[in-house]
Amino acid sequence: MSGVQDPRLIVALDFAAAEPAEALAARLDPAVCRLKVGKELFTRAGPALVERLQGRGFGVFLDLKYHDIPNTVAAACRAAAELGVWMVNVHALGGREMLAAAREALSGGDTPWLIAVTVLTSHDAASLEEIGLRGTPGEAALRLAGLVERAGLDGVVCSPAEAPEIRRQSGGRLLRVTPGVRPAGAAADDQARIATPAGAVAAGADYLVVGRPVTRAGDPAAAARAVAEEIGAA
Ligand SMILES: O=C(O)c1cc(=O)[nH]c(=O)n1[C@@H]1O[C@H](COP(=O)(O)O)[C@@H](O)[C@H]1O
Repeated sequence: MSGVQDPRLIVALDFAAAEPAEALAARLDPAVCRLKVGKELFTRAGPALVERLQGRGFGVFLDLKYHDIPNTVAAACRAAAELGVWMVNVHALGGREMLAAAREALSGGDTPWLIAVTVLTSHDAASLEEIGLRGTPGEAALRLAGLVERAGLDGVVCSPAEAPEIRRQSGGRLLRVTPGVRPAGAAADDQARIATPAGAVAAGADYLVVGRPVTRAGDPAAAARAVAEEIGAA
């Protein structure tokens, strides 16, 4: 799955406006990475920015983590597909019926990859207990991955620590997309469950989401290349 046709690095464009996001995109190479547009940037810059990034040749992961009643999520998924994005996500905590509605909305034809967030990489055991989710983050992620698989989605967002068990449980059928990736020596920031790029690949990640280690680097293009090379060599 690696190589020019299918870059496995997804750079998270967590910016407050279109201009810095596009300035960064201009320095990056669509053969090296895809781009993730999340809540902050999409709320400020909207579909027009997504279209411009796609116009530069980038595959776009629209990371809006839809989590609502099934009808609303299905409609949002259809809107994302109309934008022509490469990948879109929902939140597995939305439950079986919501996941099934999202799947039905994105079935057949040239639809985006549909994946679901299991347990956010910022959670640890204490914060899960606080919200009343049973088990450790790993157990909860595995349970939710089972729900996602039964609903027929294409993959999950999970921490690298959970990727091997999810791969085993799904017999490799679910794509594993892992944030919480930090090159050796980089700050963890607010991520609680992290791995290096090579560590994430070794754990069975198919695609790696990397934000601040690239976007805040002095030379983002070089930082992206270094991560891509580490993925390729892993
Ligand atoms: O869905 C995501 O992409 C996501 C899920 C998750 O559990 N944890 C997580 O960090 N993310 C996203 O991955 C990116 C990580 O960014 P950095 O921590 O800067 O590398 C952010 O854009 C998050 O919104």
